[in-house]
Amino acid sequence: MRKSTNLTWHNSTITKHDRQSLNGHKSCVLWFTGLSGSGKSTLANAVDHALHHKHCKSYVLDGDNIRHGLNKDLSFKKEDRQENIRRIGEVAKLFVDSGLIVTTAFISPFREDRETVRRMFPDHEFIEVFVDCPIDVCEGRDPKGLYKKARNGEIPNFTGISSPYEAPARPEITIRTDELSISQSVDKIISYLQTKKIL
Ligand SMILES: Nc1ncnc2c1ncn2[C@@H]1O[C@H](COP(=O)(O)OS(=O)(=O)O)[C@@H](OP(=O)(O)O)[C@H]1O
Ligand SMILES: Nc1ncnc2c1ncn2[C@@H]1O[C@H](COP(=O)(O)OP(=O)(O)O)[C@@H](O)[C@H]1O
Repeated sequence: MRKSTNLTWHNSTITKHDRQSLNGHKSCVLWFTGLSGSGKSTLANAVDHALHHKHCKSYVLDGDNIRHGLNKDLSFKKEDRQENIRRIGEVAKLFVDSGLIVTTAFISPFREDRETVRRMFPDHEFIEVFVDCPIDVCEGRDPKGLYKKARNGEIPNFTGISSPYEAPARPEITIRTDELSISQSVDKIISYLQTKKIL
């Protein structure tokens, strides 16, 4: 819902295409989604690292970091997660417009919210990456001790325990992080970008 009126859109004289030409690659968002501990941040950063080494312009948007600043006013109730994802979608869109390959690491548990973000982008610029990992493996990893706290009732609305996670129906890429190593996963994602002629 837009609350402001009397607004006029100004087009930039330098287009997204101009910026992509300068960079020597196309821009897009790799939208990683999955349970806490599934490996979103690890893979988003590893892909960013691999792209940087290929002299590509890239940037990571990570859930924990964004919730320290831009989205510090949001909780984990459903409406706030929806607003969290909407804002990240808008930020990602700006970054893609600036010519970057953006990797985002948000649980983004609701299918409808991810589809809303997908609709913000032209075809092929939104690449959904399902970081698929059984919850018992995520819980076994528990890198931040959050599952333990959630099981003890110390964290309400914890995804996978007391709040739902809706797996993607048709993600562009699925990564089973309990089966592939981090480097195999990065290779799979970079190959996808090459096949789609983004790189
Ligand atoms: N209740 C609850 N449920 C899930 N996660 C929680 C919760 N409270 C705090 N955290 C921490 O916040 C990180 C998830 O933030 P996101 O912005 O990615 O969540 S969401 O997309 O809005 O659902 C998540 O990061 P990851 O573990 O990297 O996924 C947690 O560190
Ligand atoms: N194949 C793998 N892919 C990604 N992470 C893995 C893998 N195997 C083990 N891990 C570990 O699992 C943890 C995932 O944590 P993190 O990336 O923070 O997940 P998320 O961002 O989804 O919460 C890290 O400690 C990482 O080293």
